[in-house]
Amino acid sequence: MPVALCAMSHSPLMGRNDPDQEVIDAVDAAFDHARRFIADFAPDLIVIFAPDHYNGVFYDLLPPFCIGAAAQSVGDYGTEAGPLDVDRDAAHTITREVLDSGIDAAFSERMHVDHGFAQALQLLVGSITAVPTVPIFINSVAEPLGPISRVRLLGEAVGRAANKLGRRVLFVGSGGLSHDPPIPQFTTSPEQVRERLIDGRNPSDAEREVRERRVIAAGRDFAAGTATIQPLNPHWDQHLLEILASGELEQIDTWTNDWFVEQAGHSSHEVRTWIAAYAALHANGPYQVTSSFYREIPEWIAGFGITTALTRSSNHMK
Ligand SMILES: O=C(O)CCc1cccc(O)c1O
Ligand SMILES: [Fe+2]
Repeated sequence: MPVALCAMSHSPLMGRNDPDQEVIDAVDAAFDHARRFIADFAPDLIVIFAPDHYNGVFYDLLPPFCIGAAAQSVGDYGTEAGPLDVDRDAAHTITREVLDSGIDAAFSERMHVDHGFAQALQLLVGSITAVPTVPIFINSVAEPLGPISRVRLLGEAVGRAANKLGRRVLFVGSGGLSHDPPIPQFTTSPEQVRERLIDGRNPSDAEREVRERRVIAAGRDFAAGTATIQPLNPHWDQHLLEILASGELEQIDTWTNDWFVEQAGHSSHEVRTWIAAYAALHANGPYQVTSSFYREIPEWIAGFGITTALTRSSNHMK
């Protein structure tokens, strides 16, 4: 069965701290294209790789990866809240293949997810329940992180599992590219922030509001050139997009986590979700990137990319 991919940046600052209309129009056109690509492909299952931003996964128990057989969206930044339409059988099949491959992913019967999952699903297919989904969390913010090669191997195992399912599977990666939004880090945070990073589920509306306003203000300052956060790195972003398009994903195995941060900011680890999605596609055969959009958008604190890809065999089978 054919498989396809859409990898995209997310940013909850979209619609809250907007760039020039010309940029918004270009992004809208790229999303329109991605939505048409997905509608043409007509997936009957979405496997989405996304990070969490201390809304669903915390330091009380922090897995590098987690596959959800059921999942709840927390509804941060006004994203859709409530249960995702998770395909439990597909989640079990994928988890078995991943574990059999020697990748020790965690497994959840009630995974809590945030805008990393919800915004992507809403933008690409309209809602968190539009298409049966298997959500796969990839830790991309909470250090320590394992080597990037493990992310590629996770993606490959998921890709093999998808192949066995015999369904029209769309792999989605949500996050990145270069960016450094003000997400607290455990080692440099004061005690009460640490407590929230350890066990911060179900914040009050007021607590959530304070956090979100801080990030929105950072976006404003960043666009005005007065923020202290790390600059975007469009050269690094383009380089990564070229490697992903080449299919030579092992090249990324040599990149250290420190180098990701130096080059492209702490949240550049979110490109783990793209690497996993591309590796999953790659496990189904040689592929071709069919569209690639990129803009640096400081207002959204994002090197903002949207790419679509198909395996070559999917191209014929359409
Ligand atoms: O509030 C947060 O925790 C971070 C929000 C956020 C902002 C810009 C780009 C992102 O990828 C992102 O997730
Ligand atoms: Fe993010």
